[in-house]
Amino acid sequence: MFRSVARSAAGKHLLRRGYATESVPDRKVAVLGAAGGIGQPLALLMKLNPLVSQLALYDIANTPGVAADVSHVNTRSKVAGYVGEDQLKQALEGCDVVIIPAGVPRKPGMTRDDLFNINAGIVKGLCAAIAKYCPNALVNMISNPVNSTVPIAAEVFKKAGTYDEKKLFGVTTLDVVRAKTFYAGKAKVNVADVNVPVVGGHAGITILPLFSQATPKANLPEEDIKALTKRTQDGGTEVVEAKAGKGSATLSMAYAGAIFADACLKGLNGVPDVVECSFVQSTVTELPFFASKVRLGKNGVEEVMGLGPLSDYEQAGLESLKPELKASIEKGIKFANQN
Ligand SMILES: NC(=O)c1ccc[n+]([C@@H]2O[C@H](COP(=O)([O-])OP(=O)(O)OC[C@H]3O[C@@H](n4cnc5c(N)ncnc54)[C@H](O)[C@@H]3O)[C@@H](O)[C@H]2O)c1
Ligand SMILES: O=C(O)C[C@H](O)C(=O)O
Repeated sequence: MFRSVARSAAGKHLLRRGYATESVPDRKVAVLGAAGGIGQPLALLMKLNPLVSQLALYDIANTPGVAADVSHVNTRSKVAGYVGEDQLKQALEGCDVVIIPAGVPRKPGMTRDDLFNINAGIVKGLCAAIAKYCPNALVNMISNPVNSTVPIAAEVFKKAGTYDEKKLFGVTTLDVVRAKTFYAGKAKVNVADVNVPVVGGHAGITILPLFSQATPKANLPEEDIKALTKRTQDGGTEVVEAKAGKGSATLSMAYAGAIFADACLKGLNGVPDVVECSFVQSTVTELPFFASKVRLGKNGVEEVMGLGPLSDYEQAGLESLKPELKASIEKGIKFANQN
């Protein structure tokens, strides 16, 4: 629903930020897992986004406090906290974007797949509610293992008759954030100018940064490219080990999640040329889901973009990641259809 905000205080704020011309649509965003390590900073960052008019913060505990806290930030959106399954309906109704960081994080020595037995059930339950209460929302899946939780979500939506492949996104933006940071440090270029696509999935060797396509060009030696690739693939583990049992990436993930949600909102609002990497249903490879650049628009995915030219090293990485990614996708599909 459009309403002119240009003349209101909010509109003046938006105009100053270059977001609004005449009017911006009302947009409701929900964060499911909003009281968590990612959820709380993500809630704050979404509160700061002037494209958001309503912010629903949902969790199974502690959300009233988080919502009260975030609601005092002097920006456009109206914040409401919801706690427990019987409030999911209110949290989800009318949502344009639903961000899901609900679920447990890794501890040292664990793989993301080790989270499957707990998080698969959480994701399945939340997606059933999304299908019921906001079937047309864009879903931003953060919960691990993303390589399996996105296929689970797809199967849940298919069973409900609401699946739209253009509206389901695995959030792999943190891999892109890491690739940019690591590349800029090695290449000694301004990190704000760096672009690096990261394709495949979101676990270990399924994470494939395409440094041959990085800009600004730096002509790094092969050993640097290999080291940057491995560091990007191990970025999550680097944080898990540094946190020594206190969890995994939360602050950088909240930042990455807010970037991707903002891209979804801009796409919905018709902003042109919004392109981000995301794990989506895809025909880029023979696998049913794959992360690559996608162009976002008024109905979610407008175009799933190809991989572009790959170096021999990247081509080899692509082939070596496929068996693991295929197995993770199939594990999610099997779970969704067995339980
Ligand atoms: N995609 C990525 O790049 C990426 C990056 C970092 C973390 N993660 C994943 O994000 C997830 C959350 O990580 P975290 O550090 O915020 O964990 P956390 O334990 O700090 O927070 C998780 C939150 O989920 C809530 N929750 C549990 N069950 C729920 C349910 N049924 N409905 C709603 N909320 C529920 C918990 O109450 C908690 O507040 C983990 O699975 C982690 O692996 C993904
Ligand atoms: O590594 C993790 O378990 C969390 C997340 O997937 C990350 O990449 O930081």
